Amino acid sequence: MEGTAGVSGHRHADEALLDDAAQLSERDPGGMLRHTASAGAQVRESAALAAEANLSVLADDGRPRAVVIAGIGTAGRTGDVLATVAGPRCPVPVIPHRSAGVPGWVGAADVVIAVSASGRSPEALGAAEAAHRRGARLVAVGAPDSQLQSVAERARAPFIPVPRRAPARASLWALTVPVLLAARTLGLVKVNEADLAETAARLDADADRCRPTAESFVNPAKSLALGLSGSIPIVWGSSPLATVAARRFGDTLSANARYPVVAGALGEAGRGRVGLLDGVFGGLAEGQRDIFADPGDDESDGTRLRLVLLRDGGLNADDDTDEPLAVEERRADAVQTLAERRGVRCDVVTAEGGSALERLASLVAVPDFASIYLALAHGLDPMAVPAITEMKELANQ
Ligand SMILES: O=P(O)(O)OC[C@H]1O[C@](O)(CO)[C@@H](O)[C@@H]1O
Repeated sequence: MEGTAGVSGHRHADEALLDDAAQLSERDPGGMLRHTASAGAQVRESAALAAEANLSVLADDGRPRAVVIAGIGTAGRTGDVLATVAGPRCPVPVIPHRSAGVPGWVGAADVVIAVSASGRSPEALGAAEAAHRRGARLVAVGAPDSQLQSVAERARAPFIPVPRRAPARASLWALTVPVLLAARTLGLVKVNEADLAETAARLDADADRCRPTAESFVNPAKSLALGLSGSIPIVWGSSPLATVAARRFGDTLSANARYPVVAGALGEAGRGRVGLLDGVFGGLAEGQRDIFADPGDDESDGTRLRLVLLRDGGLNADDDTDEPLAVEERRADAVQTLAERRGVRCDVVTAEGGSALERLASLVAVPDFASIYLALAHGLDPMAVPAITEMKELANQ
């Protein structure tokens, strides 16, 4: 269907299409599935490129007062990843910053990590320039031969090139690893070579499970996408780490599949947003559902919520600075019970792996693929997002 503003696609998901590998590839001309499957390779390549950059100069002035990670969109998400991997015992504040420039207090005692896949977002460029002006230590991460690289060179700051092969949102791992390795040089995170290798292997294995030729009944991403089709997804993370993955799923569901989504921390949601489960798209809709209706019949088959719960079950059982694991687990059990009592369907993704980074990867990989399958099932090109381009043109950015 051709909609307004030249947007095309169809309102109801074509479920059969997901098991037609030829159609999937035809409808994904930019290769978003292929780029997403390169996540493990991105980890390995970025680790090698970071090793070639002269990051050790960062450590010359000792531990910084604070670290600011400046960037927007996916580049901005890398700051959230660093904050969660560094964890609550990180000796200095780790502050993701998403608007142009840097916070007013940033000065010579601080480190700014400017991140931009294209190497030209005004937010990252503004931050890199401001950091240089104020004498803060700077590291830049982004496309080679870009404006960001020029600013880094002018500031004599380390620059880690991230080859530009895909849109920023399909380059999360390529952008994240240099940020983590810069922070490791500063003594802020413990990410070792084995963690990186295991994370890359986990991403490879999940890409294999989610490959286009694996049919819906064995493919966790296709079944997640089918479960979400036609619903309003609510994505809650059981821990700070799982919340980063939940927000990431919010990003990809919106940009790739163009679904509205509520995403955030279950702890906070439990004190407010959990009320959604009682509302017109939750318990009220479920209570009035006509079980004999044709699933495609709009009148009786109104839009409903679908809960996606990302459960961490992390390693912090003995860590008294974190919220106790048992509290997070009880809360996750509770929201599943709440959803069940109201007839709201719930998908659960549970983290696996040893390190925080690997656990995060295990919560990001399947949802990343699901967002693309959902787009394809609606006949949407997951790569080209006309609204983003139009927004940039209209706002002259
Ligand atoms: O990483 P970049 O190139 O700075 O882009 C920032 C964000 O802007 C977008 O390109 C949209 O304009 C996103 O895809 C991206 O995450």
